[in-house]
Amino acid sequence: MNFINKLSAAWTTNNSLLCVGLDPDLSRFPAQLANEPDPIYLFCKEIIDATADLACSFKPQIAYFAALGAEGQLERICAYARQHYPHIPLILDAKRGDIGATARQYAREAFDRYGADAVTVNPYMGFDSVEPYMEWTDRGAIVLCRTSNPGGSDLQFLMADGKPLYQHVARMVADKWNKNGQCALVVGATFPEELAQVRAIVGEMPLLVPGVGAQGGDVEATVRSGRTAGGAGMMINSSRAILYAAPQGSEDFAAAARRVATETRDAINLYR
Ligand SMILES: O=c1ccn([C@@H]2O[C@H](COP(=O)(O)O)[C@@H](O)[C@H]2O)c(=O)[nH]1
Repeated sequence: MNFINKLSAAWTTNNSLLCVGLDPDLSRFPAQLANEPDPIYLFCKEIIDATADLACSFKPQIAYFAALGAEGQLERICAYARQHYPHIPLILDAKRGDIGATARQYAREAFDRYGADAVTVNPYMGFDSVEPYMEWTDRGAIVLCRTSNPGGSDLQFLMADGKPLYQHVARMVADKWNKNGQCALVVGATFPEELAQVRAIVGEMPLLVPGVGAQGGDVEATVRSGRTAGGAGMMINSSRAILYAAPQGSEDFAAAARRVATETRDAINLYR
């Protein structure tokens, strides 16, 4: 099953548009993991087990693993998710962007090494920097469009031919790059008006929408702006608000994560 079909099935099976982000930060880990040899793996495994029936996707952020030389634990957590929850799409958040030859290696890293269903990519270097990901015909390329951070406006809001740059990205991906229906876009929940603009441009294309939870994006505005006619079309990501829902040092981190993931999933569903 390809990425888009898998995502559609997960929306339905779990009745969820929630993407659970895996951003493991050792300084916020519960005390009982302190002496474990592979704390990152164990932490993420517990979170995955606690939220798998509530999520339409999991999104490990590679920086949190690579910064600690913990790519081996990322490999294992991806293998665990694929083995135990093969119906939940796995998105590697790596925001890659480079010339084609190098992009081909990044694609191997995402899809072969980690077995991801989709990877986030940067459009700044143009189509030939994204095309190598499309050679993996059953996988997805999720292109940065209107990111959730305030500084995203520095470039993404620059006007070109009367329209902000992010709208050109949305139009270009929808009309030209998405030849085999493998593309999705990143649009921040912190900018609901722009989210609505992107939805109007791209039709049914899936959107990865970070920015609810720790970044303060409004769930109602996000869902109303980004949903498709069928009440789906989005992976609304929350990472820190779910991962660190428990008070620091608490042993109940997985239960607390499940509680917040449930609340977030249900809040999203109110407005679909
Ligand atoms: O525009 C973007 C693109 C990616 N992200 C990533 O999503 C999560 C958000 O984490 P929270 O803890 O829910 O804020 C994180 O991995 C970012 O790298 C984003 O925030 N905005």
